[in-house]
Amino acid sequence: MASALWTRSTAERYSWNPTPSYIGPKGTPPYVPQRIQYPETGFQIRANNPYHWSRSCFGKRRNTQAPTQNQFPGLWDCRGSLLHPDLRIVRQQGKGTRTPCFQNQHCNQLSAKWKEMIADSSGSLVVNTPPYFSRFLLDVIGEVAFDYRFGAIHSNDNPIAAAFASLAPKMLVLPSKKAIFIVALLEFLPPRLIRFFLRHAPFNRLKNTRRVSSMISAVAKQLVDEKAKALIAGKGKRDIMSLLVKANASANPRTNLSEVEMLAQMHTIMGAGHETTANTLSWSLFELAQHPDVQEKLREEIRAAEQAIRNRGDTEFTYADFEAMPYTIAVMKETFRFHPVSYNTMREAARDEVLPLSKPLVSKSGKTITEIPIPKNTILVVSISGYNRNTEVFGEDAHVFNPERWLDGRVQTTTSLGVYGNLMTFGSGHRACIGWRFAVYEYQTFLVELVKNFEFSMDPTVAAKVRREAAMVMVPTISGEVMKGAQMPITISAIGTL
Ligand code: HEM
Repeated sequence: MASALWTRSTAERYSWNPTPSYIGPKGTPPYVPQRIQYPETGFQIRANNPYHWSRSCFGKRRNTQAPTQNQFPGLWDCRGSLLHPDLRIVRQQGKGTRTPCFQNQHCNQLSAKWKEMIADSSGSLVVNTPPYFSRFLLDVIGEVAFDYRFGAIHSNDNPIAAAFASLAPKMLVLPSKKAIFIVALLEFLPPRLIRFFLRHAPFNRLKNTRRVSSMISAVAKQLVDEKAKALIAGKGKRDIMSLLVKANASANPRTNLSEVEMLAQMHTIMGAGHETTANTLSWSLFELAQHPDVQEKLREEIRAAEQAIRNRGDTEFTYADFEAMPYTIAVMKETFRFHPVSYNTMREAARDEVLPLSKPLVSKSGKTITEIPIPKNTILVVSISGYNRNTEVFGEDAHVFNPERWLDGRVQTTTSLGVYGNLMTFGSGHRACIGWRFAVYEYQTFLVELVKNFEFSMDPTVAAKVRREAAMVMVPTISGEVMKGAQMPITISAIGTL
C-alpha cells in the first residue's frame, strides 16, 4: 500500500487526485474509481459513521507511531474514545472579542524585519517566504499553545525552527527507489520490528526526524514539569499545555494521559499547527503576486476597515472587524480551497462497509452501480484537494483561483461539508482539525498586516517553475531544486514610508 502511495507522491498527481482513491486490503488490486468524487461520498465517510472509519496512517505503521511523534501516541493517532476530551480545549483558542495581541505583535515584527531589509536594498527585494513564516509561526504556536518562547524570530539559526523547516520537505519529498522498497517492506514486518527500524535505522531522513523529535521532547518534558509545579503552586496559566496538565490532574485516572502521552501532544500540535498555516501564507502571497487586481481590492478593504477602527477611537482589529471583511474572507477561503496544505487524509474501514455514491455509475457491462462495498481494513485515501476542486460544488472554473466565487453565490451550499466554508481543507466530522478557528484568525492577522504594508509580485519565469510538493503538507518548491526544500521567492516592496 505504502509503495503505491509513495510512487504517486508527486505533487501534481496528488493535487488533482479525485476523492477517494482506493487502495485495497493486502493483495487486492486498486480498482476504484476515478469518479466517486461527490460531496456526499466524502460526507458519508467522514461524518455519518465516524467510528466505522478510523484515521489510518500508512497501514500497520500506525501501531508503531511515526518517529516524529517520538513513538508515543499523540492526538493525531488516537482512536475513538481514546481521544481525550480535554484536548478539545484547543478549540477554545481563537474565540473572544479582540484579535490576539501576541499575533499582532509577531506580525508587526515580521513587517518591521522586511521593511528593514527593503531599506537596505534598492526599494524592493526578493524574499524566500517559507523560512520566515515558519519561524514566525513557530513562535506564535509556542506562545499560544505552550506559553513557551522559541525565540525563532530573532535567530536565523534557531535549531528547532531550522529542523522543523527542513523536516517535511527533506524527509518526505522524492523518495529514492530504495526508500520506496523499504517502506513497502515494512508492511510485512511485525510492529515491534518496525518500531525498532524507525528508532534506529541509520538513514539520513530518519536521523533528521529523530533529531527534531528529541529536541521537541526535551522542551515538552521541561514544560510539563514546569506547568505541573506552577499548578501545585496555584500559578497555572491559560495556555493549552497548562490547561492540559490541569485537566489531566483532575481527570478520571482511568482515562487521563500518561506523561509520554502528554509529551506526544506537543509533537502533534507543533506538527499540525505550525507548518500548515506557514505554507498557507506562502501560497496566498504566490496567488496575490499573480493577481495584482485581487491584491489591490484586498488592500482597499483593509484600509477602509482600518479607517473605521480609527474613527471609533480604536487601534486594533477585533474579531468582529475581521468577520466584517467579506473580500478578505473570500480571498482566504479561495486560498484554503485552491491550496489545501493538508491535501489528503486516510480512513480505514473498521468493519465491512458500503460506500453510497451520490450519483450512479454505469459499469463497462452496463450495470448501474449506486454503492461500493468496502471490505474491513480497506484504506481509502480521501483527497482533500480533489474535493476542493469539485466543479459541482465550486463552479465550472474550480481549477482557477478566483475569490469572487465566494461573493457571487457560485459556491454550492446545499451539501454542507467541513468546518469552514463548505471546504474540506480542515477535514470534516469528528476528526476534523481542532485548530481551524485559531488557524483562520492567525492567517487573517498575518494577511491583513502584510497586505497593508507591502506589494507583492513575482518574476513570471520563476512563478512558472513553482511546484507543489506533497510532503505531509503541500510545500512550495522550485522545479529542479526540490531537494533545496521549501522555496517561494516573492518580490516585495514597501507601501508608504519605511
Ligand atoms: C491552515 C492551517 C491548518 C490546516 C489546513 C489544517 C488541516 C487539518 C486537517 C485536514 C485535519 C484533519 C485530518 C483528517 O481528517 O484526517 C486536521 C486535524 C488536526 N489539526 Fe489541523 N490544520 C491547520 C491548522 C491547525 C492548527 C493551528 C492546529 C493546532 C493549534 C491544528 C491541530 C490539529 C490537530 C491536533 C488535528 C487532529 C484532530 C483529531 O484527530 O481529532 N491544526 N488539520
